[in-house]
Amino acid sequence: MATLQAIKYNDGQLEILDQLQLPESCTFIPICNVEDAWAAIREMKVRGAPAIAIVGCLSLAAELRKLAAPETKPELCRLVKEKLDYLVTSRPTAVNIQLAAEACVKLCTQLRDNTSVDVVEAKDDIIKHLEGMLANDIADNLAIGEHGASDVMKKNATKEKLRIMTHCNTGSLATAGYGTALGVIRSLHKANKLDQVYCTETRPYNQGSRLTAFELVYEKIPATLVCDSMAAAAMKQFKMDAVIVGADRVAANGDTANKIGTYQLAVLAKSHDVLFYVAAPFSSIDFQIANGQSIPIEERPHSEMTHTGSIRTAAAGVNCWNPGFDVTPAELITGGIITEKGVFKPDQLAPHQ
Ligand SMILES: CSC[C@@H](O)[C@@H](O)C(=O)COP(=O)(O)O
Repeated sequence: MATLQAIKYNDGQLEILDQLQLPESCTFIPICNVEDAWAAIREMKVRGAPAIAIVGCLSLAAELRKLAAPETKPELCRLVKEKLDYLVTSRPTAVNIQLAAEACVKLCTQLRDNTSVDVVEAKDDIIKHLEGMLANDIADNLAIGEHGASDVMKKNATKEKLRIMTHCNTGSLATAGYGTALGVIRSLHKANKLDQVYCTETRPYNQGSRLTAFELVYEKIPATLVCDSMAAAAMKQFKMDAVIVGADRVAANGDTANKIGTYQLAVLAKSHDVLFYVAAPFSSIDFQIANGQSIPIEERPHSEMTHTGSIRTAAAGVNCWNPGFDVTPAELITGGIITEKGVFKPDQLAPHQ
């Protein structure tokens, strides 16, 4: 499975593909510590909920490898927690980094309380745990791809080939590899069931035209780019079989925060009788939040709307509103939520956590 690779990690050396430079150039930059990771995440050199968590955690692993073990286990725990708390502040909406930090702090506490483990062994175990995220994410995405593709095929059993619409970027560049929603599309393509994927430009930051389109061309997956404002016309004209998107945070009831513009696609899918799916690992599901109203929505700089690169394209002086994400109500997720454990109706997630 050779897909694009956005995160390279070898023996404590972490490098990420600088996504701000795509599609013009493929440049890898080193991430040496959590400060580098925080800045790269905030500036969106790496983006996408799973990739944000993985780069954050690997930056801590890289830093811990270089560090002599503190004198005591409580000191080690304090240090790790402090660095994770800092990483979580990089971007507020994607929950994966928060859940990964909570799991790591839990492990630290267990190791601290285990009298048969000394501080050097505890440090090694924490590093091993953090480094394991890369392989785990790829395995989860392969499973999401398989579950999703077979569900979409089953629900469109009479169709020879399928037309799928997707939004933002959910592929290898947004994960450790293979992708979530784009992983499902990749699996449909492998099964020779994909007619065409329609990817939206994803204004204002253009993750669709810059990243998804780049990945689809790279992978030779048949694809057509549409502007966000063409979504309704495209659904009608091309008779879409499903819309499949990713998630930054799924609430316990299935309400899903994803890239701004996702909600309008769900509304359009409903009125065109098109199945609407969310594809996300369980590490994107926040069972502590009852519904989408409590999901924090990041506001991004206005320059992302008013400028294309360094060129101003909006009238100077105009007021702007630039939320990075919106929330799709669970009832609009008609196809289901595709996870590594299977495809579930939004209200059926909890028993599987
Ligand atoms: C598999 S990534 C899923 C989501 O994180 C993705 O759709 C998205 O909204 C990315 O937003 P971004 O602001 O580019 O980090």
